[in-house]
Amino acid sequence: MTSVKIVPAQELRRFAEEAFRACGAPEATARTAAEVLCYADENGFDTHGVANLERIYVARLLDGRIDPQAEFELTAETASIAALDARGGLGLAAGARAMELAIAKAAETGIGCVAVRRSSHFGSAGYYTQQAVRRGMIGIAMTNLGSQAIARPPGGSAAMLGTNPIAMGAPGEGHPPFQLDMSTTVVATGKIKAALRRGEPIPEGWLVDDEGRPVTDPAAYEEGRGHLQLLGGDLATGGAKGFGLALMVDILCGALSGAEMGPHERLLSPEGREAGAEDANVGHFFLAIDPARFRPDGGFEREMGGMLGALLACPPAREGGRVVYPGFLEAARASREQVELDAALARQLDGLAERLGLVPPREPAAAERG
Ligand SMILES: NC(=O)c1ccc[n+]([C@@H]2O[C@H](COP(=O)([O-])OP(=O)(O)OC[C@H]3O[C@@H](n4cnc5c(N)ncnc54)[C@H](O)[C@@H]3O)[C@@H](O)[C@H]2O)c1
Ligand SMILES: O=C(O)C[C@H](O)C(=O)O
Repeated sequence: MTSVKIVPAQELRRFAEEAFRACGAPEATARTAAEVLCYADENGFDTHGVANLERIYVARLLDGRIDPQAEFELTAETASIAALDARGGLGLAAGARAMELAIAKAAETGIGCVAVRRSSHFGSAGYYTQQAVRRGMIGIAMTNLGSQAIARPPGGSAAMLGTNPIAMGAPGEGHPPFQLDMSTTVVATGKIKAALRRGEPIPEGWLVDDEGRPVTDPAAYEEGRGHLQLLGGDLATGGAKGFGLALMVDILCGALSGAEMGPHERLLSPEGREAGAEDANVGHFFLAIDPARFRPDGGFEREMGGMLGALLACPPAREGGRVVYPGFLEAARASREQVELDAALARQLDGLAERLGLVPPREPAAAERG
């Protein structure tokens, strides 16, 4: 990434919060949404941070597809589970609220599980798992994207699933937490869009055409000539496992909550795809587990710490290399508290600031002057 603008993390959050407010979100909702969105930039998941502010959130808040003032409603609740209806509101805020609820239930009973329906794009799944990790708990978070159909089942010629991400976080003594945060497709769409912006081909294995042949032209994705591959790709290379994981996400986020599910027969025809508006009635799934209830002697964190330390000590295959585990690099980045915006993104945010009448994200010296 060519870095042309470095902004303090706080300044980026200030801008995002003001943008959500300018689109009608109440103060608390805007603050939470900005924090969740910018978590992605602060942790190196730049495909899911402010790069989506205008394209996904501002666009849908302003055209009515997302209701900035939606009041979330609990539709079922026991000591350890809850179902939340986000009533068409911001997934970024609904997700944070749902995980808070799961954590509160886990603090009481050892486990808390919350399924959410009628939500919208919730950004990086890892934000929610670190909510649990900060309280010493294990967190799991997933989302589907309603009836989005951009990934093909291995061996099929039609796209029927979304990028269905899964995140899991767990604390470990003496080391940054384990934080797995991944789409169940080989890549998230943001990486294809970035290659298109840079005018570069994409590697074989990301997209295939209707006959399953590799596609390396990133434009093919938006033009409907390339379907995303699920993790593992073809059946011969383990594709059934990525397929199964993506379906697991649809089952827990869709069928369990009452949200839309990707795999749907009507998606097999262009008219059917048109009728099933993607990214409407998005579902999420959150789980918080308190390890202290299983092992009151602190054994979980101790053994996690031992495992993470052992992995870091693994001798590298190549000189100068290093083995790290999911979450390690993000923790190192987050402590820098500064975010790098590439030229195209900085320009995009300047344009959005002008459109909404806001001060764009400022570089450190200007931000300090206020
Ligand atoms: N809201 C949505 O609908 C949606 C859909 C898809 C993806 N996403 C989000 O997109 C973001 C990016 O997803 P992605 O699949 O492109 O992630 P990615 O490929 O960048 O990273 C996936 C995982 O690999 C780990 N990792 C990366 N380099 C590593 C290394 N050298 N050693 C060990 N582990 C390493 C990361 O810690 C991460 O847990 C995530 O935050 C995800 O939640 C959201
Ligand atoms: O961008 C999308 O529509 C889906 C998801 O957030 C992704 O990047 O794959």
